[in-house]
Amino acid sequence: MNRRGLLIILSSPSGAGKTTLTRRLRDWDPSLSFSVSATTRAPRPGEVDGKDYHFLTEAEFKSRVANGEMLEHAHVFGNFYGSPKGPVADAIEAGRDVLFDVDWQGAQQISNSSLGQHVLSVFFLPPSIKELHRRLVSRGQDDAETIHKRMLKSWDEISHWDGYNYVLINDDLDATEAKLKSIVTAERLRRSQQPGLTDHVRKLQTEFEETP
Ligand SMILES: Nc1nc2c(ncn2[C@@H]2O[C@H](COP(=O)(O)OP(=O)(O)O)[C@@H](O)[C@H]2O)c(=O)[nH]1
Ligand SMILES: Nc1ncnc2c1ncn2[C@@H]1O[C@H](COP(=O)(O)OP(=O)(O)O)[C@@H](O)[C@H]1O
Repeated sequence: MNRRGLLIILSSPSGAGKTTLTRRLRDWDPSLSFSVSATTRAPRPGEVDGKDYHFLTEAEFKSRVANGEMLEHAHVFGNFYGSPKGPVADAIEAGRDVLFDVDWQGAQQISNSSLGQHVLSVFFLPPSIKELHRRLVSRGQDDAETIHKRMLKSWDEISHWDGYNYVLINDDLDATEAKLKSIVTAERLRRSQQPGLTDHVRKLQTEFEETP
């Protein structure tokens, strides 16, 4: 049976570790399809167009939205971000699980869409606001003003934590990675077993009723 793909959504405030954990999950399971987002944000040092993001102008982004090419989209930190529909549909059709790194607005839109039943959403919390700031600075990818803006918006993202299926405090990275892998493994098992269980219970009921 063509197991329909899980839509694994990872969110966190900027700097809490979702990109790192997304990368580790993909290393663990190369069969995972990663939804490469479109964005109007400028590339960071080392980011590759088409791999990390599809870097678009605002006009290009808005025309893709107008053409119905986005599964979801949001305005985050003064830029547009969105998940192109095509690759997601292809991956689901192929029965592959799809990994998303999106904000709470994206998670909400996908969960409320017709694909909602396939969503597994995980939110990462930083151990402290101080540590969140330290990580943003140590990452060395954003200038001081950008870091300040992201810290100001961190509560807006954190405040949506309880809309997720699972919430992990990303303190020790290896421990968080292990928990995330356990969650994905258990959810895959639960959803693959589900369809067969109803038939099995019905068989048991028939056998029970036929037992003298
Ligand atoms: N809704 C939505 N949010 C996205 C998408 N791609 C990235 N984001 C979010 O946009 C925010 C900024 O992402 P980014 O600029 O890469 O910064 P980072 O959070 O520091 O990695 C993060 O909260 C991402 O989860 C997307 O396709 N859709
Ligand atoms: N548990 C952790 N402990 C210490 N540093 C971490 C941890 N998780 C991620 N980091 C580091 O924090 C910085 C931000 O992580 P990143 O994955 O870019 O966050 P996000 O994608 O949520 O913005 C990176 O330098 C990353 O290596």
